[in-house]
Amino acid sequence: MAGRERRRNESGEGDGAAAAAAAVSAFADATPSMAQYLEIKTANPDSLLWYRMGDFYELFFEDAVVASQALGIVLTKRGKHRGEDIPMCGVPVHRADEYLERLIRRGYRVAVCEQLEDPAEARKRGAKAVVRRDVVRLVTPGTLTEETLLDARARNYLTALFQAPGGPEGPLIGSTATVALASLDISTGEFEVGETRGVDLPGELVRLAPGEVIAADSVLAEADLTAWIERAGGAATPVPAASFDGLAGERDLKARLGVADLGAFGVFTRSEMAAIGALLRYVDLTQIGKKPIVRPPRRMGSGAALTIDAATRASLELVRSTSGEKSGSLLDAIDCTVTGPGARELAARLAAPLSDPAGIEARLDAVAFLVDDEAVRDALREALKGVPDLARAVSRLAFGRGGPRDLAGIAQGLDAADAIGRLLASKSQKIDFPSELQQLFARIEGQGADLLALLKAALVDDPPHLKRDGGFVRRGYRPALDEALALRDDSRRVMAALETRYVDETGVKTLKVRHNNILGYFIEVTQANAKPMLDAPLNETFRHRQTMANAVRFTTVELVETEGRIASAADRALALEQDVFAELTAAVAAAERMLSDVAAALAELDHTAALAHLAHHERYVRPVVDASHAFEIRAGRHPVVEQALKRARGGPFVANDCVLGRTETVPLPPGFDEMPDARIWLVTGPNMAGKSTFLRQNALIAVLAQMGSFVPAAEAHIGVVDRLFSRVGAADDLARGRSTFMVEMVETAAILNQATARSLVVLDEIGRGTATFDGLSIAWAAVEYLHEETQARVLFATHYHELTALAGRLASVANVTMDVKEWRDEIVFLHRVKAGAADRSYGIQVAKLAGLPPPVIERAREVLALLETSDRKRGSKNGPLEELPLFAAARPQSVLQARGPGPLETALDALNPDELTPRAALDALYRLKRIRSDEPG
Ligand SMILES: Nc1ncnc2c1ncn2[C@@H]1O[C@H](COP(=O)(O)OP(=O)(O)OP(=O)(O)O)[C@@H](O)[C@H]1O
Repeated sequence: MAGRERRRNESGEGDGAAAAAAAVSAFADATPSMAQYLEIKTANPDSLLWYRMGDFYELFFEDAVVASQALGIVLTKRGKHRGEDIPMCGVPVHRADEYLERLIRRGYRVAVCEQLEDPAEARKRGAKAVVRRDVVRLVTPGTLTEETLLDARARNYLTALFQAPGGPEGPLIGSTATVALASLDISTGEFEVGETRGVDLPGELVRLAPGEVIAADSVLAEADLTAWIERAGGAATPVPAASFDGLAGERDLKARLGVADLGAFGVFTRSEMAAIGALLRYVDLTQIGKKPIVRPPRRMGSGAALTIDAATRASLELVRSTSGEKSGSLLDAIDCTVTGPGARELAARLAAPLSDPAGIEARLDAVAFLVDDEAVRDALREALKGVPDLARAVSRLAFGRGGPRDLAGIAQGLDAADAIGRLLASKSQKIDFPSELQQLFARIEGQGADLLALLKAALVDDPPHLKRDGGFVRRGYRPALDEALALRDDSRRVMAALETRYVDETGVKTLKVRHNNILGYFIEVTQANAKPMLDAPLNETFRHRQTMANAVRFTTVELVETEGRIASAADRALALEQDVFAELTAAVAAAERMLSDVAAALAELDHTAALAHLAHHERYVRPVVDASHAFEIRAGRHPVVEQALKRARGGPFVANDCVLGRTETVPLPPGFDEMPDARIWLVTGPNMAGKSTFLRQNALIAVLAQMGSFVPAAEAHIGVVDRLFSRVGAADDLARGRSTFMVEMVETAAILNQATARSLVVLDEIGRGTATFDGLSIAWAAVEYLHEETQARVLFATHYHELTALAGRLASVANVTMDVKEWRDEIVFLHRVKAGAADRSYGIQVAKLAGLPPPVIERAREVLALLETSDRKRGSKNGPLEELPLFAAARPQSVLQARGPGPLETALDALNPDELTPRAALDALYRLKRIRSDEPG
């Protein structure tokens, strides 16, 4: 989340607290309503206080100044405090969500203060009594529930981060210290808990993408940590260290889940319990008494999933592209889900691919079944289309923020679940469903039939959003309500009859019975017709109420009585509707666990059917994922680039093989070239030839396979990957004070220290950010280390053609290159990977393609020719790297030589020290000094 503008402290320290303290001293001379405002503001120093006054939320003092700037609304004044104008701005209640969203996105917290009684109630206590008000909720980025404030297709986690005391000293990020993370999406009840190490924390944060992270002040003091939280898209909120209380966490969690023992949900460490404690406490604090739905927590963290660090996630553009958008990411390319919850499920699984082959196989079985059975797949997707977000509707109702439409949404969701259950039941006699699908069906089949019947009977077909005005209960559901409504409508008919009678009695044809909010019902005639009604005998019946410019208004005893009957019938009907709403909400609350489970199962079905749909339409195949060390992709494609080419109607995507480990049992499929089989492939080739695309597509195929998806290839066999690393020649990270080279080295170090023989490492032009020889030597040593020590599977793209010599020296290193064709001094990219090393870099041809001016291209050709000649002349006297200069890299000394000998060199060459007298030697020395001082620059 960009531009986080404030950090706030629940413990009440900082600017807010100081302002509030000043405000306290102001209580003494404040008016009663001002004193109420100041008291509430003092209790909420770090939030913008939205103070309900009638149809507006008003903001005062500094809050008004801040909000008016942030929202672009007018700043006005209202009254004075201590002789100074009070700044004020207001947000209309009916547009509250829209303004809330804008403030939350900019990193503010909002305390919503409501009127807790009717102003009429207050007046009973005396003319000057102030309406009772209090804060009913703190709105923070991690505790949102409203549809308008949430992205339907993304989770919104509140994450509590706890670092146990007594771990290693020093910064947390990058360390081996253990951190516990507890994450809850209060809009759905999704809950996950786990531990990770400081070194894996950035990757976990990016995976979780929390809306807000709470941690102790001392933990958030680490700038690197807050930077990572921000990069992951979250707001960092400090909370008191004391709220990380493991015992309280255990007690709270048991209470929320309604169990006496947590054993059924796994074993939680003390640190995890402490994180859970702080999390639940913060939810309490912000929701003020309202309890969220909490699903049984899932244990996540190191070991359960393929570990992908933050840099790799960014470099592979898994859920967001480099520009921060969803578009252009892998998620965008593969997301064919038809519901919001399905999309959230897909994003969560993509962010955390599995690492155990059995789990992956089970998921693949389910997808494969739906790939094969097009009829079931399409029927399933059709039934899911338009199913509302069950989980979020249940959660809103639990928080008392739901409306009739949420109830109807639950009915619609249960209806869809029932339809799907029946659809599959009709098939199940004939078909053996894979176990994962069977389990999903079992979770939805026949669930909630009673609740569904109740909701259908009670609700009208298209109920309104808000419960406030009624109109959502079906006629016939509650006889007492029907009676009240009949009475109300009947009285309206009586009112219409009254009007006709009064027209007859007065002879005024234009007489009307009207209604407004101030007068209620009244009789209206024009000025011209008013006279007889003001005189006897009509004035006996018609009592004057108001004279307007053109009209005169009257009332009658009968009118007042009828109005009373209408109002009380309407009030009674409304009260009865609210009762029905409360009953239905209670029925939903009683079925909460079942509904959450049905919602989760529907989301998983949507996700599975979407992957099958994708596989079918994009020609993906089922990968083999096992415990071997194989990595054999035949005719692999890049899922995102392929779609982009299709959209742009560009040429076809050229499929390529990648073999970093073959299993001898599988013969090479017919029609495929024999590619080198080596753990490390060094990929050379000109710029723009497709190296990066090739590297990334193989990493993406591994991610897709391990999340349980089919993959864009003709065949794929992957020995399960434990850690995935992908680095692209890094950009500067100036914001964090690191040069390109430093970033690269830190990241390379991370890979060399963490990769194992099960890992997949993709390195794209590492070492470019420094002097040629330094970079080359580091790249050389890194490849040797990966080969000898780590033994990971590696794709290494490089412009250091000297590195290709490693293929001859190390047993499991092979060279491949991107095929290009030269045609009339132009270069044609074939995008095909073939065995061997590049012989030329074609940089100048690529520069020409890019539109460099012709004189620059010409001059570059001359310089290149000189460089190449001089490099050949230099021979091989500089050790192993120089022995195999496949391509001359730009070296400063070569450039000097390329210019040809200058006057100084010529004069020096002409000297033969053995033939010089001391006097002649001294003269020669003076001459050389003179030539040197005549030289330009
Ligand atoms: N296999 C392919 N089939 C078709 N087009 C491709 C293929 N691979 C790459 N391309 C096209 O070529 C463009 C350049 O590819 P890529 O960025 O992978 O090249 P590169 O060799 O890594 O270049 P550089 O060294 O400059 O980063 C891509 O944007 C894509 O449009």
